[in-house]
Amino acid sequence: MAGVRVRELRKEFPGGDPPVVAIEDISFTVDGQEFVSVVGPSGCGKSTLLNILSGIDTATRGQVDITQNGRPARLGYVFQSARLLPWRSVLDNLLFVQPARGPADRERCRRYLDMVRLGHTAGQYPGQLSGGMQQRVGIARAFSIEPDLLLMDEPFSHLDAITARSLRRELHDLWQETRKTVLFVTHDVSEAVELSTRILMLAPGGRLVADLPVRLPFPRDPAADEVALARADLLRRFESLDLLAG
Ligand SMILES: Nc1ncnc2c1ncn2[C@@H]1O[C@H](COP(=O)(O)OP(=O)(O)OP(=O)(O)O)[C@@H](O)[C@H]1O
Repeated sequence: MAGVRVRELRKEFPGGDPPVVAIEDISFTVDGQEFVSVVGPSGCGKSTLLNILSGIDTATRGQVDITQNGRPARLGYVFQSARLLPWRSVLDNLLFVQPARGPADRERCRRYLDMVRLGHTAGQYPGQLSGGMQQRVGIARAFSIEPDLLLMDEPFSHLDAITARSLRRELHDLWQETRKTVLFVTHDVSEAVELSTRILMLAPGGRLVADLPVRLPFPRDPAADEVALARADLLRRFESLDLLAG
């Protein structure tokens, strides 16, 4: 379980006059086995926030600490597309990201492929798999390094609704089983309500405008009344942000 501490984080992109403020002085803390979704309208800084947390980008100012029992945490990352190496087999794509590649690593990679129901594709190449299957390989790859914190940036946004739904269930099961800390960026309010223990809402200009616990039992049926109510409440807030965006 990782601890994430973000203090007065700010990100400006220079070049414009004035510069674009992508993240405006936001602070939050995530502890333990939380599944935290970051939602907000397009351009409100969700990906920028994740890029700073993952170290892909640097902040203009502020502080980020991601630790695991006092040491730097190990991070896993899932992108909008799987970004697999096409010349390596499915199993080799997982093995490739392991610090060591011994028999125990091979065994663990196979186990995570099985968990996303793709054990039978171990020897195939990414080009032989559908987009949804490739994304499942990407998710298995991220879990296979057994990260303390998993950063996910709209991992299902390029998939059809049916595939996305079944992958959400798989992700939820994996999270319940492994109890990793997850930070999950999405613009899909239903997805956030279905998966999260907590929702951070960003507004245009990169402001953190709400930090909402979701206290509904799992599994959450999207059609259940209480889930629909939570979704409607979030959607109302979300729409008011869209209006602010003009
Ligand atoms: N490299 C960059 N240079 C200049 N501006 C940038 C850069 N990257 C992002 N921005 C700007 O920062 C703001 C936040 O962008 P970001 O991609 O983080 O938003 P987002 O919430 O992830 O959007 P979406 O949901 O559409 O993916 C936007 O105004 C964007 O134009």
